[in-house]
Amino acid sequence: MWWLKLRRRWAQPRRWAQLTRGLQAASNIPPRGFVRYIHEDDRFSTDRVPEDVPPYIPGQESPAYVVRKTGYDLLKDPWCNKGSAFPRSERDRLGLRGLLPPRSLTMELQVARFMQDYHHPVHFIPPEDVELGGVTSEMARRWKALQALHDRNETLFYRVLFENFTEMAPIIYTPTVGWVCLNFHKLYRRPRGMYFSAADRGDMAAMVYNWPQRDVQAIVVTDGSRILGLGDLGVNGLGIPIGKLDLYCAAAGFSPSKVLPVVIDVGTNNETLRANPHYGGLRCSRITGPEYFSIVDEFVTAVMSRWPNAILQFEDFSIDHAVPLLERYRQHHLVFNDDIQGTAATALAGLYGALRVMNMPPSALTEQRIVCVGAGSAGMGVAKMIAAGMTKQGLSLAEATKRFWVLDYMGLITKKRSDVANFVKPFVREEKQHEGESLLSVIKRVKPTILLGLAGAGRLFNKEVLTALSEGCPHQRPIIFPMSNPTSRMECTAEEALRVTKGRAIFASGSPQQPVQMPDGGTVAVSQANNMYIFPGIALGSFLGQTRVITDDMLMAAAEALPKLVHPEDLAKGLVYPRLADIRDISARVATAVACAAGKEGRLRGPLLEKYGQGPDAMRAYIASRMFYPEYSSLVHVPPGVDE
Ligand SMILES: NC(=O)C1=CN([C@@H]2O[C@H](COP(=O)(O)OP(=O)(O)OC[C@H]3O[C@@H](n4cnc5c(N)ncnc54)[C@H](O)[C@@H]3O)[C@@H](O)[C@H]2O)C=CC1
Ligand SMILES: CC(=O)C(=O)O
Ligand SMILES: [Mg+2]
Repeated sequence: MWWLKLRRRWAQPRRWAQLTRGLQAASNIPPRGFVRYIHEDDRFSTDRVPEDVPPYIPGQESPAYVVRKTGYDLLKDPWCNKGSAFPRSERDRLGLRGLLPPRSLTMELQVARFMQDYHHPVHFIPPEDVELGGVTSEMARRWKALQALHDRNETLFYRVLFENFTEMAPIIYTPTVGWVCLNFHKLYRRPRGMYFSAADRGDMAAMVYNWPQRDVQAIVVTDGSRILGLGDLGVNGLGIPIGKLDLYCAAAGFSPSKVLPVVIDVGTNNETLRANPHYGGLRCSRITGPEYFSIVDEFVTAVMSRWPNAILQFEDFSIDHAVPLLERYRQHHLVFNDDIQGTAATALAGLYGALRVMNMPPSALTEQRIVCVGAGSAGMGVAKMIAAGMTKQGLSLAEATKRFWVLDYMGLITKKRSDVANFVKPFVREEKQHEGESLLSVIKRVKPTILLGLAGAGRLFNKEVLTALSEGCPHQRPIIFPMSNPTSRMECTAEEALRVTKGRAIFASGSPQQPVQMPDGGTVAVSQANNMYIFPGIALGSFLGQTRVITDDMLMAAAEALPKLVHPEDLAKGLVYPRLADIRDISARVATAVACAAGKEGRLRGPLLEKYGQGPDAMRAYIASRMFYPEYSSLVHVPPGVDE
């Protein structure tokens, strides 16, 4: 029926948005609240100013103009752009909703922000902060230089990043990205990504059409509530999805035009930030409970309805929401939580790598005693995955969980506690008399072989702790993974771990560390235990395979694939992860493992399903062929030889 087709066609919010904007532009009727409209071309040519436009007098209300550009095009036009000062009425009518931080700033504030940076550059970090933050003025300056390149020429930015990945990962990602998020309100220059706020309820399905790309393949979303180990940073947390998606493009070959960083703004409990006049998010405390979930539901429905095939990565959500959100969507949508699942696969891969360093088989995992400091989303995700690894090696789940001692900010978690979260329960210790025991005491009593740090609370692995660990572990090299980020939140540095254990430690940290000079004159290289080894490959394999969901077996396949990629000569040096310079090959191989596991479960669709029948090599070749490589493409048709 023709009318049914028509109704379906216009039932989409995008069509309505187009229709209303089209009618408005065509009729040239000033919407209410606007002073007057003239054509944008007339703004600076006095001879073309219509007679009814009064001369401009400073301080008086200036005339309004009709602009033909909308959305991103408008924001990129220096004549018309007002950045974060666009008022709500203009954001509504010009397709800008979601493209700017939710709060409109005044021009006076914009001037003040510029002048502040002009006189005291944001990237100047006082030397006393350097040691704590692990980010130097030079790293911040480099970040700014890379962002400026990203804004001018995306293809060149990614080519530079590809060719210098090892050097630049600490600049676009941890630890520098932590400093970026802390200072996002001062650094904000150009829009990147989308903002969905509590004030947008009811409009999100239409707002997604303000994003200029029809085809989005990957979305990374945060609500800014737990940014690295830096806590609640509100909309400033958008720096993390931006950094993660830079890795999607550089490491996994997603096309930069097909990724979307997002922050959901439900307020912030960070009062200092809220009080800052330059802060761009809602100035209210965080919404929680059913209202919070309904906002996230609306966002997920909106993005999934416009981009039904996209993969959605949840990033840096605080523990109260991270687990419930994952459980809410993972059965029906192509989603994963990087902090819970990506980190877990990374840690297990690192432990398999450490066993390889000691010439031990994977089954030796079952003999390890593991102390995990931090019982949050990352810590418990890691513990659950290692326990799953132990069950694959023959232990029962009950036996596996007995090999863990988990501590949170109150110390060892035992059955004495009544208010333990469900995801911690399997790891609660029976020995009630040791409730709340300190880390040092647990280490002396338990004599662990593996010490994991996922508390985000700084230097918890002090000299006494490291000495006790080393002394209690004489028959095997102690494995020490302080995985918290950024550098200021790490549990110990590589130098501290290696010096105290006299070079015996097998060490890997969440943020990068320089090689350590040992007293004997030797240099020890150190690994980085960061989920960047895993999440790009998980996303790539599941997106290309259109697996609809991401299962535990797919994550396990990623964890098992990674340690096989460590070069034998690097194992000899005690390195447990592969070389970052090989990140594209690593991501392609992790993606292949993920897709193979999905194939075994009958979840593959599309061309990868066809390749599945031909084996892993054919699958990897297909995956590699689909990875973006930054090269200039022709923008006009030019006959061969003309430009030579
Ligand atoms: N290396 C990597 O790839 C990743 C690292 N992380 C890092 O892990 C850290 C924790 O992240 P989440 O688990 O998501 O945070 P979370 O907030 O969910 O959990 C933190 C846990 O640490 C505990 N804790 C806090 N202070 C403590 C103290 N003084 N002693 C012992 N325990 C303490 C808390 O009680 C809580 O159980 C962050 O720093 C984050 O950057 C997270 C994901 C990936
Ligand atoms: C690496 C990461 O995802 C984190 O620290 O939260
Ligand atoms: Mg994270």
